[in-house]
Amino acid sequence: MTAISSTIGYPYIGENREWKRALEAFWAGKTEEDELLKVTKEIRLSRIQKQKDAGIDLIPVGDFTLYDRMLDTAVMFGMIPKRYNWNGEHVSLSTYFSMARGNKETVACEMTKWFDTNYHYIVPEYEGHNLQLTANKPLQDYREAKEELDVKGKPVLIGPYTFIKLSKGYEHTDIPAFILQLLPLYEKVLLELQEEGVEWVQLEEPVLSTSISKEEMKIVEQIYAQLRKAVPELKIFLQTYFDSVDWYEETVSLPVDGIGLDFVHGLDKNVENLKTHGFPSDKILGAGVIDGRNIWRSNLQEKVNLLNDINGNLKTDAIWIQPSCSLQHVPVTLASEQKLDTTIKAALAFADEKLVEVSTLMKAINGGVETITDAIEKSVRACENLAQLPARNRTDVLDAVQSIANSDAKRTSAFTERRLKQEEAFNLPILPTTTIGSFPQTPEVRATRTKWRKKEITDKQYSDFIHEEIKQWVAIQEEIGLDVFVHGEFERTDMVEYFGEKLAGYVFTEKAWVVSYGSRCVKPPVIYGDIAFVEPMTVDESVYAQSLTDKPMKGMLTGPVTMLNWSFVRDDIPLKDVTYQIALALRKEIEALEAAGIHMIQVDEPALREGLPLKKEEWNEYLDWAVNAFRISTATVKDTTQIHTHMCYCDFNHFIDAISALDADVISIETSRSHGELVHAFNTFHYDKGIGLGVYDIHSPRVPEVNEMVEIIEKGLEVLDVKQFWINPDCGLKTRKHEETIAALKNMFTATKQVREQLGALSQN
Ligand SMILES: Nc1nc2c(c(=O)[nH]1)N[C@@H](CNc1ccc(C(=O)N[C@@H](CCC(=O)N[C@@H](CCC(=O)N[C@@H](CCC(=O)O)C(=O)O)C(=O)O)C(=O)O)cc1)CN2
Ligand code: MET
Ligand SMILES: [Zn+2]
Repeated sequence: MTAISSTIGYPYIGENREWKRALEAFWAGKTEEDELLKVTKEIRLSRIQKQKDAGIDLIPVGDFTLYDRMLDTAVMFGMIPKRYNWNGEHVSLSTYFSMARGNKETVACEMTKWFDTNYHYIVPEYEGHNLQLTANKPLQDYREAKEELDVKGKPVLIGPYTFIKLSKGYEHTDIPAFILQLLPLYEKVLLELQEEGVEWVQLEEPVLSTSISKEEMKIVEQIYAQLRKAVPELKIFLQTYFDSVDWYEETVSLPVDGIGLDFVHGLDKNVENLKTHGFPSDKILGAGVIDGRNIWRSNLQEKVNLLNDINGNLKTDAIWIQPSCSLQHVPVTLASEQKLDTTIKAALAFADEKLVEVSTLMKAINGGVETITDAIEKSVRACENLAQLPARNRTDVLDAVQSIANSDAKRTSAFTERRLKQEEAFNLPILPTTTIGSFPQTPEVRATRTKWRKKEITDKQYSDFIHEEIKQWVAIQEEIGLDVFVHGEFERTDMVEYFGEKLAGYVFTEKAWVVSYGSRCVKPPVIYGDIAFVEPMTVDESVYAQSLTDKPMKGMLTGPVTMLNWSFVRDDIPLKDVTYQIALALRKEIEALEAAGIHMIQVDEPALREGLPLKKEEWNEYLDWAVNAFRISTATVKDTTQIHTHMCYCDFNHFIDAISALDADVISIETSRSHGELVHAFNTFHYDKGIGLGVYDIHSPRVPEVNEMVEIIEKGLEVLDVKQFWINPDCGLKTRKHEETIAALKNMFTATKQVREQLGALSQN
C-alpha cells in the first residue's frame, strides 16, 4: 500500500489575520485595489508553500477567496442578481463586494450557515439567468501556483449538486432548467483544466453527507455521468465531509476516480459501509482521518490502527491520507500560543500541526509504522496527560449533572399565566421596540481593552471606560425612544469567548482565530475540563445600566447550546453532558441577575439550529437535550421575570416547534435578509409567545429606509398577532459604526410609530 498526503482546504486568513486587515482597509477606502490584490496574493502563495514544506503531496488551489467560496462560484458562473446592474463582462471587485455586503442602493445577498459549522456562506440566487463563465478561478490559481512556486496543485471546486442545493430562486421543479444551464459551465471549467494538464480536480459534495432522497441521488448520478463524458482524461476526486454518506453504494459507484470520506464525523457508519459493501478497485479512497473541525491532537496509535482497518478493506494499493474536511475551520498555528498551559498545549493541533500529523501517518504507511514510533509515543502521552487533569475529572460537576431532575427544566407557571403577570409588570406599548444586545465595538473600545490586557491601564480605568460607554448608549436609547434597553456588551470580546474566560473548565487562546463570515473572525474558547460557575459574570454591567434608566434593562447571556457549538469542545464525554454542565453554570448567573433586580433576561441561542445533526434521524435526540439545556438554565426564575431568547442565521421553517418548546417568553429572530420568507412558517405553526421579527439586516453598512421596515412589519402582522409582536433589528449591532447604528435605529423607531398610528386609526374606525 502506498499513501499520498493531501489536504482539502487550508485557512486563508493568515497567521495574524493579515487577510482580514487587508480587506477591511480596502473597504474603508484606506488602500487601493492593487494593494489588496498584492497582499492577498502573498497570503495565497505562502499557504501553498507552507503545505509543501510540511510534506503534503496534493495541495489544493482555488480554496482561497476574497470573501466566500460559494460567492466565488456564483460569480464565476455569472449568477449575479439583476439588482447589482452587472454589465455582463468582467466582474469588478465592486460588484463582487456589493453582493457580499450590499451597497448604498442595494441589499446584500442572503447569508447562511455552512452545514453545521459557524461559517456562513453567501447564498447564490438563480433568477432564470443566462449563465456564463466569467473566469476560470481554479485554473487561474493553478497556473499561479505552478508559475510562482512550481507546485502542481489540485484545483478545488464546490461540486455542482452542492452548489445547486444551496442556491435559491428556483422551485424544486425547476432543478432541471437550472442544471441544464449550469452543467455546461462546470464542463467548460473542467475541460480547461484538463487541457492545462491538471491531473486531479476536487469536487466537494458535502450535501452527500446530509439526508438526501433517492431521487436526489439519481440527479447526482446523472450529473456525474455527464461530467465524466465531458472530461474523460481528467481525474475527478469527489470529496464528502462532515458526516458519513447516506447513499454509500451509489456514491462509491459514481463515475469518478476517487472518493473522499470523513472518518472522524462519519467514522462508524463509513467504516461499517466500507466493510459491508467494499470499495471499488478502480478508485482511490481519500481517508479523512485527522479531525478538520476540532483542535485536539490525534492519538497517532489510534489513527494507525484505523488506517490499517481501512486498508484491510481496500483492493487498491493506494490511499490518500487527509484531514476530514477543509482546515479552514481550525486556527492556523499553535506556534502563536505562548500562554497556554503546557499540558493543554501539548494536546492540541491546529492546521499546521495537522499537516504534520497527515504527513507522519503517510510515512507510517509508506515506510512502516516503526518509522514513526517516536511520534506515536509523544502523541499518546500528550493525550493521556490531558485525560488525567483534575479539571477534567470533577466529581462535584458530575454529581450535579447526574442529579438534574425533569422538574428542573420547567417554569413554575405556563406561558399563558406568566404572560398576564408580565403584561401587568412591564406595561409596554404595542409593538415594543428593542435591540438584540450589542452596540458598536468601535476601534476605541477594542483598543482600550487591548491596553487593559497589556496592563497599560488599570482594572478600574477599564471598568470606568466600559461604564461610560454604557451610559452613553443608555442616553442614546432614551433619545431614540426604544422601549426595552440593553447595556451594549462593550465589555465582551465575543459573546462566547467572554463567558469562556469566566467559567471553570474553559481555556482561551491568544491568536487562534477562525473565519466566521466575510472578514469577521472568532476565537472560539476551548472546553478542556468540566464546566462550573465561579462568580457572577454579567451582574455588574447590567445592574449599572439598569440604575441609569426606568426602562427595563435586559440582562444578556449566551445560552448553553451556543456556548457549546461556538467553542472547541473536549471529545471524551458526550456533548449533552458538556451542555448540561454549562446550563447549570448559567442557571446560577440567571439567578444572580434576578436577585440583583434584573427582570428581563435574554439568553441567546443563535447556534441552536446549527448544532442540528446533518442526518434527520438524529434530530430528535439532539433537540431533546438542546432544548432541555436551555430550559434548565432558565426555569428557576419568577413568573414575572421575562425570559427572552434570540436566534439568527437559520432556516426556521422546520424548527418552530423546537423554538416554542424553549418556553421563552419572547424570541427575537433574524428575518430581513431572506426577505420575509420566514413568515410563511407561521402560517402552519401557531406560535403563541412574544416574537420579534428582525426588521433590518445588520451585516450591511447600509442604513435601511423607514418604508422598507414598515413593509416588513406589515408582512409580519399578516401572520402574527399584534399583541405578540416585537420590533428589533436582525441581530446585535457590534459590527456597525456608531452613526449608522443610530440612524438605523431612529428609522426603525419611526417605522414602528407609523405602524402603531395606522393600527390606532384602524381600531378607531
Ligand atoms: N462566536 C461567535 N460566533 C458567531 C457570532 C458571534 O457573535 N460570536 N455571530 C454570528 C456572526 N459571526 C460573527 C463573528 C465575528 C464577529 C466579529 O465582530 N468579530 C471580530 C472580532 C471580535 C473580537 O474578539 N475582538 C477583540 C479584538 C481582537 C483584536 O482584533 N485585537 C487586535 C488589537 C486591538 C486593537 O488594538 O485595536 C489585535 O489582536 O491585533 C476584542 O474585542 O477585544 C472581528 O472579526 O473583527 C461578528 C459576527 C455567528 N457566529
Ligand atoms: N446578544 C448578542 C449580540 O447582540 C447576540 C448575537 S447573536 C449572533 O451581539
Ligand atoms: Zn444574532
